[in-house]
Amino acid sequence: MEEHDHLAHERNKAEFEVNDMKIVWAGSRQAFEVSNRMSRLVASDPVFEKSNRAVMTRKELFKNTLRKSVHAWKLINELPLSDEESLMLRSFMDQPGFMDLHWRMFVPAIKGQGTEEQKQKWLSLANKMQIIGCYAQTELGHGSNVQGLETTATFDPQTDQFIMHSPTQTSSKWWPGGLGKVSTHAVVYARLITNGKDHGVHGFIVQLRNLDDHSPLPGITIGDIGVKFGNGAYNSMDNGFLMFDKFCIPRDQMLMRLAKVTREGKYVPSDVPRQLMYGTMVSVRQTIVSNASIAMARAVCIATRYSAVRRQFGSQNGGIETQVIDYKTQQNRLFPLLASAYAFRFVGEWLKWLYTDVTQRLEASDFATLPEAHACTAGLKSMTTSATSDGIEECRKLCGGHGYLWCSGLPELFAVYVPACTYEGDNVVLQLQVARFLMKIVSQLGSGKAPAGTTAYMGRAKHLLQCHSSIRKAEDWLNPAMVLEAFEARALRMAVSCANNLSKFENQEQGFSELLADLVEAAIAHCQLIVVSKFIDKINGEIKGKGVKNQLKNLCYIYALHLIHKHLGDFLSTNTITSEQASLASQQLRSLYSQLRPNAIALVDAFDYTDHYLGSVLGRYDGNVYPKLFEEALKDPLNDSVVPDGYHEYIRPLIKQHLRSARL
Ligand SMILES: Cc1cc2nc3c(=O)[nH]c(=O)nc-3n(C[C@H](O)[C@H](O)[C@H](O)COP(=O)(O)OP(=O)(O)OC[C@H]3O[C@@H](n4cnc5c(N)ncnc54)[C@H](O)[C@@H]3O)c2cc1C
Repeated sequence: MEEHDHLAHERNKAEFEVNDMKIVWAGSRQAFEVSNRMSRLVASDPVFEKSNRAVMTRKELFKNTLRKSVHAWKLINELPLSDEESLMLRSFMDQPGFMDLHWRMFVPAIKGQGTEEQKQKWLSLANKMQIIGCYAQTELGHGSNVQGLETTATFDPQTDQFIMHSPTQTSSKWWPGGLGKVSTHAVVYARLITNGKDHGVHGFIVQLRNLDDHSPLPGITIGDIGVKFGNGAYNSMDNGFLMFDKFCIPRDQMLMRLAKVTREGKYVPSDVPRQLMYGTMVSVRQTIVSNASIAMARAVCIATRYSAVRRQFGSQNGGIETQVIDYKTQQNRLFPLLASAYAFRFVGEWLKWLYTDVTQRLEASDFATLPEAHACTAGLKSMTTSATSDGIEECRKLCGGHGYLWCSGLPELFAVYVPACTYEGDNVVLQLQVARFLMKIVSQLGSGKAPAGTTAYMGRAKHLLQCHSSIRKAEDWLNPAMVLEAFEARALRMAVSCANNLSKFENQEQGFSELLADLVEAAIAHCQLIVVSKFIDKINGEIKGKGVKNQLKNLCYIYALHLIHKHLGDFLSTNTITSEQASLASQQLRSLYSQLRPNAIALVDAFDYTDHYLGSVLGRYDGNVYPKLFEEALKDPLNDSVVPDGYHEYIRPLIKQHLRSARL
């Protein structure tokens, strides 16, 4: 039967070349080709089928994840695939599992904190997956406060070993992915104690399980922490607990790049600065920002396609009803999220560049830009993951009742995505780090030390604290310099206001505690400025492809003007703009929505997601939603029989109870 594209009329409306936009989205033609090839490879392989996840038990889900992961590993080796291709393959597999932690945390921790000998020994095993590793930092009692960790690693000079111990219940490791049932090894963070002295938290490579029969080694208690949020979803991952009972490891299993312990038990910090750790964090958080754009794009793709298929009201004389995407309320909720997906994509691209730059500087022992790079990646991780979690939930609501169905793909996407607000640093805790950094920069203004990188705008404090926006008409909001200045002035004024309020306290720490909420808002304003400015840089650069630049400009202004609309209180209370200028921004925003409307479907097609990856009946490429919703419903095990299990036991006696009481 011929496949019918129910969205063809929408695709025909596009005013730009979608294939060119696909390349801009992917970052380069080569990146597009790899991503396109890997997504199709996964989609065409029956082992990677995922539509059955909702009805699996936890044990089935877990075993199925093992099967998929090992199959992926086999493909990677047999085809063989490059590192870039392998990464893509695992990402399109779309199933959280032990491999994520092995490759994203265990291997980088050894690379970043291990000595050359340690890297040689452990990475050669890890790279071949002869050992499987996880990252065991968080404990039952402490996550954010790493300095509060309680696990101890006490050096015993007699045996030349560290004794790993969990002195309290709250010192049990709790949460590490892959730990519960799979990992053979872990990088464990514990307080290092030598000669009775506590040297703070350090990393250790610890074998957890016997490599022959997978049983936990004596002295180790280990297991899974239980079912997590959502059906299926992140429950494919074996987040685990771990306790040590005086478990011994050789001295050379402490990660010794930053500090070492000698045979005699002497603690020797190395020449390598501790800030090097920041380099690894910048790398991990940069990946999280890229993943935010991917998840946001996925939700938006589903909601946009379905909004074009769905019709409600508006029928005149029996004519066709209105597509819900044509309601301004739908556009006002949906299009800023579409713009955010692109905004996060480009800021993620820039972060990749930043990471390369930081790495090169570190190699040349230049640590000057590290604090700024660290603060900006922490802030962007926080801002983009919070916005994406909220965005996915908004997309679910944008799909009405059907969005709540598991087969819409949105409940599972939300459940898998939302812990990104917590792992790799709680989002509020991270914004407080940014705020601390901003307060330091503000305190140095006028000292001759020019702020650099993403805080360079603060160097123009004199102008930004006094300037008045010169917006006179709605079209002025399409002027990048005017938009940027509004964001810079708002961010700076909020930071300076916090600093002024802080200075009223005799005790700075007490002041900081009092002002936490304002400080977080100032940090968010700074991060939004970074995203807006990187989007503006993007549209100011060379962009190839028919009509592509124009679409990106519209998206950029939608992103910026919607933020102004949403945070109007900030802009008005800091006197950055007037209420008339705010109203001109809303006017311009409405006009931009109308310009975006005919291009909406093509703009989400540019993400190049396969139906397999989207995993959504509502977001199907062909828009053939209704028959497929029925097909999905009929697959549910409850529909295996017309009369359900339990009828004779419960339903029949219930509805026949009057017969019994009549007989009494
Ligand atoms: C799905 C998932 C996977 C994970 N994987 C791993 C893993 O592989 N390895 C690992 O080691 N860990 C892992 N974790 C743990 C994770 O890193 C921690 O949960 C995270 O760092 C947050 O710490 P916490 O749980 O202690 O939160 P808490 O710090 O207890 O947060 C509770 C609340 O307190 C607030 N708060 C805390 N401190 C402050 C402060 N100073 N000022 C203001 N507010 C504050 C927070 O904002 C939050 O609202 C995982 C967690 C999840 C959910």
